[in-house]
Amino acid sequence: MISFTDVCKLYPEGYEALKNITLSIEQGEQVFLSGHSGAGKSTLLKLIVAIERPTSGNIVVGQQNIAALKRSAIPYLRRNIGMIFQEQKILYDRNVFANVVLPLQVTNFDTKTRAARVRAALDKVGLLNKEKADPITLSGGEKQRMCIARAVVHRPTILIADEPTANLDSNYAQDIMAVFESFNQVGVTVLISTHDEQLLGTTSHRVLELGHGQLVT
Ligand SMILES: Nc1ncnc2c1ncn2[C@@H]1O[C@H](COP(=O)(O)OP(=O)(O)OP(=O)(O)O)[C@@H](O)[C@H]1O
Repeated sequence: MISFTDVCKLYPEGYEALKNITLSIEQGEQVFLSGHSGAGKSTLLKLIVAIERPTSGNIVVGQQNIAALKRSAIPYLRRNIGMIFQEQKILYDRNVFANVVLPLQVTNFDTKTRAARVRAALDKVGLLNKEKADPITLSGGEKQRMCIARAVVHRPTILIADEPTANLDSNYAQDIMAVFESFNQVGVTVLISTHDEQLLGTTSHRVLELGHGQLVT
C-alpha cells in the first residue's frame, strides 16, 4: 500500500533529511513513526502526499509511483489520503461545518450528500453538536478533532497525521488516539508520527523509529 525504496531527501539548502529509507506499510495497518526532533518524521510524511518530492528513490502509494507523479495528478493522489499536519490551516472566518466541508468542494456531491458526509465525520469525532460553532471557541482537543473530521470527510483509505497529540494533555491525547484507532478498525491504513513515549511504550502497533534521517527500527 505504501512503500519506500532507497528514498533520499536533500533539501535545497543541502540538508540531508532522509537517507536511504526502505519501508513498507500494508493496507489496513496502523503504524507509528517516532524519532527525535529533526529526525525526518514530517519530511517522510510529506513525501507520501507529494508536499515534498524525493531527491532519489521510489515511493509507491496504492498503485501510484509518487516520485514520477505529475503535478497535475497530485489532487487525484490526495483523494485517497486524509492528512493532518501541524501547520494545518483552520479558517476562523467560518464555522466548524464550513471548515469540514472544504475537501468536498472539489467533488461532484450535491449539497445534501455533502451535509450528510460532514455530519457523519463530525459524529465520528464526537463533535456533532459543534457544527455551528466558531473554531475560535473550541478547545485544543476539539480543534484537533475538527481537523480529523476534515481529513476523513472524503473517506480516504489512508490517514496520515503529524504529531496529532502535540500540545494536548493526556486525556485529550487518548481521545484523539481512540479516534484514529476507530478508523483503523474499519480498514483505514493509519500512519502517525509522535513523540509520546507513554503511547509508544504501550502500543501494540508497529513503531518505525527515525534517527538523523535513517530508520533505526
Ligand atoms: N523546507 C525545508 N527546507 C530545509 N530544511 C528543512 C525543511 N524542512 C525540514 N528541514 C530540515 O530537515 C530535517 C528534518 O526535519 P523534519 O521536520 O522532517 O523533522 P521531524 O522529525 O518532523 O522534527 P520535529 O519532531 O521537530 O517536527 C531538519 O533538520 C529540518 O531542519
